[in-house]
Amino acid sequence: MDEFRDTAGEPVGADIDTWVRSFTRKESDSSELPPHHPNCLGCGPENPNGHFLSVRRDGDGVIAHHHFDQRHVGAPGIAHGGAVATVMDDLFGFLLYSVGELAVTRRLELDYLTPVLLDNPYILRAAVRSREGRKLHLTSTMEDAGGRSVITATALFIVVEVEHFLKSQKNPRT
Ligand SMILES: CCCCCCCCCCCCCC(=O)SCCNC(=O)CCNC(=O)[C@H](O)C(C)(C)COP(=O)(O)OP(=O)(O)OC[C@H]1O[C@@H](n2cnc3c(N)ncnc32)[C@H](O)[C@@H]1OP(=O)(O)O
Repeated sequence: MDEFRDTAGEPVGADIDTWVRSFTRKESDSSELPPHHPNCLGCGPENPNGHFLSVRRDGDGVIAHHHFDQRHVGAPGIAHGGAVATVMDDLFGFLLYSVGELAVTRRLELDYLTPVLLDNPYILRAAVRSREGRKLHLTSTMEDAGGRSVITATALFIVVEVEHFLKSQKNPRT
C-alpha cells in the first residue's frame, strides 16, 4: 500500500485518516504549496508517471509554470487532452489550501483552444469564481509564453467531510 505523508512531509504510513486530517492545518505564509501527497498523479514528487506540478499562491488564486513531455504525448508533438485535463484538475485542487476545506471534483470542463505542445512552457492560473453552500465554482487558464490562451477550464468542486475519503478506502473503517 502507498505510504502517505502529511502536508508537512512527515510520513504517516498508510494512515489515510492522518493524511486527510493534515489538511485541516493552516498553511504557512509560504507561497509554495505542498503536493497533495507524494504519489499524486498531478503533483506528487515521487510518482514517476506524474506531472510534478509545482504550484504557488498568486493573490487569491494559484499559479504554476508547467510543460508537458513525451510521457504525455497524444498526437505527435501534442499533449494528450486527458493529460492536460489531469493537470488542470490537480491545479484546481491547490485552491483548497485557501478554501481551507476538503473538496472533490464533481464536474470538469475544458476548452482546448489551440494544441498544447510538448516541451513548451505554459503558465497556469486558477481561482475560485464563487461559492454556493458546498459548491465551489472554479476557473482556470493556461497561456503560452506569448500570453495566448491555449486552455480555459471550469470546475465544480463539492466540499466533503473527512469521511468521504475514509469510506473510499478498500477496507473502510466507517
Ligand atoms: C485544505 C484542503 C486541501 C484539500 C486537498 C485534498 C486533496 C485534493 C486532491 C485534488 C486532486 C484533484 C481533484 C480530484 O481528483 S477529486 C477525485 C475525483 N472526484 C471524485 O472522486 C468525486 C466523485 N463524486 C462524489 O464522490 C460525489 O458525487 C460528490 C461527493 C462530489 C457529491 O455527492 P453528494 O451526494 O455529496 O452531493 P450531490 O450529488 O447532492 O451534489 C451536491 C450539489 O452539487 C450540485 N451538482 C452536482 N452536479 C452538478 C453539476 N454538474 N452542475 C451543477 N451542480 C451540480 C447538486 O445539485 C447539489 O447541489 P445542491 O442541491 O446542494 O444545491
